[in-house]
Amino acid sequence: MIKVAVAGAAGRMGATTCEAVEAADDMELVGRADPSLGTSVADVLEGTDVLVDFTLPDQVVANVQLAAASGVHCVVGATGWDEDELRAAVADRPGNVFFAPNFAIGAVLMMRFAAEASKVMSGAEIIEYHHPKKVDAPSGTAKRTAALMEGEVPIHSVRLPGIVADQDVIFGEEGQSLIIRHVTSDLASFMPGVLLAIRNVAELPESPVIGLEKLLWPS
Ligand SMILES: NC(=O)C1=CN([C@@H]2O[C@H](COP(=O)(O)OP(=O)(O)OC[C@H]3O[C@@H](n4cnc5c(N)ncnc54)[C@H](OP(=O)(O)O)[C@@H]3O)[C@@H](O)[C@H]2O)C=CC1
Ligand SMILES: O=C(O)C1=N[C@H](C(=O)O)C[C@H](O)C1
Repeated sequence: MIKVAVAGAAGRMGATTCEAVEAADDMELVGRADPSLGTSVADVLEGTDVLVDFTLPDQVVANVQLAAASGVHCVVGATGWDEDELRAAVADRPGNVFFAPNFAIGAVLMMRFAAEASKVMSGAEIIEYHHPKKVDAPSGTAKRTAALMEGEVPIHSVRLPGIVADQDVIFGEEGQSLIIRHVTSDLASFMPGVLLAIRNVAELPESPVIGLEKLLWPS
């Protein structure tokens, strides 16, 4: 059994992750860290194999640094933090770190198709749409998509009620457009990817590893 603790356990993604871990036959939920539960990450590390972090941008690096230094592997889903800062914080630590800006298979495919299209189409822009409670902009998914594509790709962020998490990658050529759209309607879409990461984080070839595609299609 993989012993899993969740940071941000009372939040939208953290609570959904707790349910998914409890329903998995090969996992045991051993800790929930969240200010509203009166528990911190430090409180849940003992006896934990994997910490899943769905907290907030300004909390991630400290949480992961503490866990990885204690030999606890980390699956990070929270976005909006500085990658160089995180790399420095977890270098040579006994715990591995895996981060995916988006755990939904459709989003991973959207990024892959956009990267491919950017090799042959000249202009592209990204529009990402999220719920108004999202604190970071642009989204982690949009930043990752742009990083995987060729050329400079402007990103536009929309925050409106009624939206979960959508993204359009729009390519323009003379007389034609190509729109690659991913639509999220339920947080359940992220859970197969989160569970895959929990099952694989202890065996990563290096740390940190970024992107669910590295687990789906290892090279
Ligand atoms: N990678 C992916 O596939 C996805 C990533 N995300 C990302 O996940 C993150 C969380 O999103 P969401 O669930 O909507 O946000 P929420 O605001 O609903 O949840 C965040 C939770 O973390 C808690 N928290 C804050 N600081 C700490 C800490 N130091 N230790 C433990 N818990 C803490 C918050 O408590 P309090 O409110 O009291 O501060 C809150 O309960 C965001 O960065 C979002 O972008 C979201 C969806 C998918
Ligand atoms: O905050 C969210 O909701 C989401 N955050 C991630 C991101 O920043 O890309 C993943 C998904 O878009 C949902």
